[in-house]
Amino acid sequence: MKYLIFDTKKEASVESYKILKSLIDKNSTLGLATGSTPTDLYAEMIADYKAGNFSYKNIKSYNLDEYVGISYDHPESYHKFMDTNLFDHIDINKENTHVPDASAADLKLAVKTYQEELNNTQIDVQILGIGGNGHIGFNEPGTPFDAGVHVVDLKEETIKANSRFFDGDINLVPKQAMTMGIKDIMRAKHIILLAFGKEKREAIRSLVEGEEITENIPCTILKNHPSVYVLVDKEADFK
Ligand SMILES: N[C@@H]1[C@@H](O)[C@H](O)[C@@H](COP(=O)(O)O)O[C@@H]1O
Repeated sequence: MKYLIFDTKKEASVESYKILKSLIDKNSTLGLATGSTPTDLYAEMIADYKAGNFSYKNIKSYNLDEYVGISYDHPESYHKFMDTNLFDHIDINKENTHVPDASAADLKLAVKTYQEELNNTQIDVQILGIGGNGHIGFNEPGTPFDAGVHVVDLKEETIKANSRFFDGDINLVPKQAMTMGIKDIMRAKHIILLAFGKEKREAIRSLVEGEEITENIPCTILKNHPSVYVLVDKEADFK
């Protein structure tokens, strides 16, 4: 695991884009994340595309997760997030982008379909943020490491943490989500995990410094992955 510390989110994001670019080519498959963490990385991707240095024409993408129970037009849905923060600004073919279909009438079928799609692909680089409780994607503490795509009841602390996107009102935060499983994340060839702010410090400590690999802190499984880059700002650094 490579652990890199930067003064700011911006500097870490610039470096994360350099790493990403060194790991992919124009035909790669990306695993993408949402939340406040990857926004500056996406801004770097957009800027480099606009400068004519990279094309997404043949790139495929698979997103980690999506809320259950809000429409894809909702500004905080992960479908909308991806359009607003990345897809609408690059030349990716929307048909090559995949975000879990968590509003499907038949959610069971949607889970099965996404699992099949993931099983039939190889993600080259998976971008990850991290929850304060160590969740990756929406794999909350206690999720079995061998879980695949599933629907999850969000933990109280996650609903609280994510209420910042819903006018600070926990009643507006969806209570469930559909997420890739830990097993799916671990299949990626390379992983770039970003973490900013002191709320992430303990999770980063468990990942980088702690010895224990435990389902109670989902991110600790990444210790077993052969190619992980962890980039943090100084607030998320535990030293
Ligand atoms: N499901 C997402 C995760 O994929 C994300 O990594 C994490 C951190 O969010 P943020 O980047 O906004 O701090 O929590 C959310 O609940």
